[in-house]
Amino acid sequence: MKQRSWRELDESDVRVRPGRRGSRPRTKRRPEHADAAAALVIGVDRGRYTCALDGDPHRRVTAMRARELGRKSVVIGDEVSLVGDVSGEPDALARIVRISARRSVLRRTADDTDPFERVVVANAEQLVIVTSLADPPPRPGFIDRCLVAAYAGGLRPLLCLTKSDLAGADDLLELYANLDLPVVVTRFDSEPDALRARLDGRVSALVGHSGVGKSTLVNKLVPEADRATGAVSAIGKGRHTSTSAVALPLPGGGWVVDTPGIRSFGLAHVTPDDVLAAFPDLAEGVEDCPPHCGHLGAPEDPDCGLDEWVAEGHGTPRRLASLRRLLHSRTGREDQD
Ligand SMILES: Nc1nc2c(ncn2[C@@H]2O[C@H](COP(=O)(O)OP(=O)(O)OP(=O)(O)O)[C@@H](O)[C@H]2O)c(=O)[nH]1
Ligand SMILES: [Zn+2]
Repeated sequence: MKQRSWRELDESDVRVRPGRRGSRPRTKRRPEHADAAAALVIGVDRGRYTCALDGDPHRRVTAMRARELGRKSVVIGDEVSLVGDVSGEPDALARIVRISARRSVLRRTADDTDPFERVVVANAEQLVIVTSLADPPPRPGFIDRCLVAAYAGGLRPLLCLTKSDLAGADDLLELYANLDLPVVVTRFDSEPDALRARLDGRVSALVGHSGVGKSTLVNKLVPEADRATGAVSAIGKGRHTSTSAVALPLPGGGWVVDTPGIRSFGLAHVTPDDVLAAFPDLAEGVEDCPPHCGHLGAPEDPDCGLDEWVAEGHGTPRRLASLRRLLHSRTGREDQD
C-alpha cells in the first residue's frame, strides 16, 4: 500500500538537504545525549513544555526546546528526550533534545492568525468525536470531517454521543452504520463506563463543538480535571489559553487530550487514497480508475472504477455512498460544517 501522506507531510519533518560536494563539517559532532530521559509532552504554554517523565503523570518536568531541534515543532503527545535539570523542582528547566517519530498526527486548519495547518496532537491512538444528540443538534458535516482527519492522521475514530436524555441516537447511528465506527452514548446523569473502557490505557484526543458537553464528560473521566484545567488557565493568561490543548491523566492509565478552540481539522493535504484506506472492502476497486481519479463518481469522476466494483458484488452501495460522502467532505468548505 502507498505510504500514508501524513508521514510525508508532517511539517516538523523539514529536511535540510546536505550539500552535494563533500564540505567539511562546520561544527563538531553533536553530543549523543545517551543519558537523556524519555518523557511525554502533556502541556504547551508559550515556549514552555510540561513533560511527564516516562509518561508518569506524577513526575512532571518543565522543559524548553534545545536549539538543535531546529524548526521541528513540539506538540502535545510528542515523545521526547530530555537533558539538563529533570528534577522537576519549581525553577528547574530541562531541554528537549529529540522528538520521536510520530505514529499519528492531528492537524488543525489554518486560520486568520496562522496560514499553516499545524499538528496539534501527536501519537493519539484515538480521536473521540464528541457530539450532542440535541442542544446543540448533531452536525454530520463536522463528524465527517473529523472522520477524514482521523483516517488521514493515523487515529482510530470513536463517536461519543452525549445528552441522550434529550434525544434518541437512532438517526445518527443509522447514518454511520456503514462505517466500522465504534459508538458510545452518554448522558450527564450516569457514569460513562463504556467510554472509560475504551479510553483506559490509551492516548485519546477529544474534539467537539462548544456546548456538546465535553467538559462535563472530562470532569467525570478525570477527577482532578477541574484542578488541572484551572492550573493551566492560571498560568496561561490571555488569548492562547482557550486554544491550547492539554493532556489529562486517566485514573485507569492513559491520557485524554482536550482540544478546546479547535473547531475543525486540516484536510488540505488529505488524498482520496488516505480516506480509501479506511475502506478495505472497496480499496481494490480503484485499480482501474483513470489517473487522478477522485473516486467521487459522476459527475466529477464518471469513470471511477468503484461503481463497477460494487456492481460486481464487492462492498455494498451504502458503503460506497458513505465513502463518497467522506470524500466530498474533504473537498467541501469549512463553512458547510
Ligand atoms: N441535558 C443534558 N445536558 C447536558 C449533558 N451534558 C452536559 N449538559 C449541559 O450542556 C451544557 C454544556 O456542557 P459543557 O460540558 O460545558 O459543554 P462543552 O462541550 O465543554 O462546552 P464548552 O465549555 O463551551 O466547550 C451545560 O449546561 C451542561 O450542563 C447531558 O448529558 N444532558
Ligand atoms: Zn475512482
